[in-house]
Amino acid sequence: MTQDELKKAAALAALDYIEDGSIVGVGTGSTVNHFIDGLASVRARIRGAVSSSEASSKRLAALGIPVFDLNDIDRIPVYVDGADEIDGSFAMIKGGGGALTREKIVAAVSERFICICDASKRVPTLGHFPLPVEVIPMARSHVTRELARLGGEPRLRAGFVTDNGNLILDVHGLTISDPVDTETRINQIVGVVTNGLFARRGADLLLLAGKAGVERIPRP
Ligand SMILES: O=C[C@H](O)[C@H](O)[C@H](O)COP(=O)(O)O
Repeated sequence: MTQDELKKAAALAALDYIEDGSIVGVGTGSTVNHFIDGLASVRARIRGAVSSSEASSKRLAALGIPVFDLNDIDRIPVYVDGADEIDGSFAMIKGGGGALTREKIVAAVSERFICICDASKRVPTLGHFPLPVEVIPMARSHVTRELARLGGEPRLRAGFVTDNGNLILDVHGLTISDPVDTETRINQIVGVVTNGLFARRGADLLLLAGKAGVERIPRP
């Protein structure tokens, strides 16, 4: 199976966890795109979706799935999203597509975070994938210096602007021995909107697609 077929298998497995009549939290990325396509097949069963990016909103709307403003919604039973890396405690690096801030907001409101991944995303320690950090443009140089002081090598994602009008610094070479601590420290840098570590609010269930099928692994 190709990596994309594995992504699709994980994504379609997530349909089993959708509550009838509910609003579904929808993440962003190539794995989630398969989930959105699958969601279209059960759209009569759901009220609609809350989305974490303009790209996902557009795809949902094109398939006739109503997209709600998060401010008008008080309950999201399930949030489905991919990850760039996920470790044994279900802490993740996300934001490879730059949607980390909205993803973190929708995840914070949701009762259950279901992570959909192909097996290559499972890692013993986070940090091989560069950590995305969303930054207010006027703070770019300041935040770059502060991230370097933490031991990383921040690189501006050239030509990229987030849905919120901000920049992304991708931090290479960071040692992440304590993901909750690193997430907290980076978020304390003035000018940082948020960072792509999802450790304080990690995944609750991992749907991991490999050659042998989709493993359904609850958070340890
Ligand atoms: O900003 C993007 C998201 O965090 C994605 O969920 C993450 O980058 C994984 O994307 P993909 O499913 O394309 O590998």
